Amino acid sequence: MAQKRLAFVGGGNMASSIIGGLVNAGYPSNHITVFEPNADLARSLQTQFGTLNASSNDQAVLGHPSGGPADVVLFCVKPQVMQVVAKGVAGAVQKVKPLVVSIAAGIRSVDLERWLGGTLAIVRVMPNTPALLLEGASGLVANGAVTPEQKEFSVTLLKTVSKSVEWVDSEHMIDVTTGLSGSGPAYFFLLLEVMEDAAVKLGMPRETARALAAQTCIGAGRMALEEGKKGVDCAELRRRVTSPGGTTAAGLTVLEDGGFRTMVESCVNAATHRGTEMGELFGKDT
Ligand SMILES: O=C(O)[C@@H]1CCC=N1
Repeated sequence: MAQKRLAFVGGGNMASSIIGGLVNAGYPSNHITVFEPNADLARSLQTQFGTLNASSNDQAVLGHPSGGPADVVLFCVKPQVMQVVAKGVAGAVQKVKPLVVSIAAGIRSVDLERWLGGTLAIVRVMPNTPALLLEGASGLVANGAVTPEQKEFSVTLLKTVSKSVEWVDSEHMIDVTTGLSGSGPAYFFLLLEVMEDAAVKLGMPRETARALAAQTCIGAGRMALEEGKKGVDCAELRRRVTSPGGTTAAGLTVLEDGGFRTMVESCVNAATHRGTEMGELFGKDT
């Protein structure tokens, strides 16, 4: 991977997953500078990964004393604070003109670009928390200023923590990605929680239930991916498990009759819609 200098604005969960993924993939930690206001978090990143701690966002972008100016600035802050943070570091960013990568849900590239003080190459990314285990799924979209080389670098960077990295063709599709895979782990956790509880009520020890249910989720996901490459869709995979008059059919009838499809569709719609709404809400200049 090209060894660009990376500045992380924010060193929370997602930033530390990405940093961990990069360093484990052999990325030089002295090319990674982080500004994280929480001193404990910042120290723990430095101890764990050997990254450089900056004393401000400006310093992360302009260059840590033992580094140089950033080629890529990754905004890993909550959407609520993006405006204040971006405006605060705009001067430094305009001096350096790096590739800007943002993982904030909802925040539009045009708003970020305006807060950062003018035209910039911006890639919006929606990763998800399984990136912590290098099992993430990430969607990304680039604005018109992003070069093919910067696009390639963005994919390489995300691949260190994501098994699926998918370009989407509009910012609306990043909101859809948020509703699907950004928030998606929580949907599966809820499903697993309920499946596990049901088995426990039927007398199974919790650890056994957890192990069986979670591996079923992983196995089904892998089958969906691998069979999908051969053109087999999820409906067909479901039919292959479902013997006529058998146990699966009995279970699925309850889900179908209970409105499972409508409910899950409404869930993805609501999360997507909230992403768009957050973009409108937090995108207004204050
Ligand atoms: O819930 C949220 O707003 C964020 C975005 C995707 C996952 N978590």
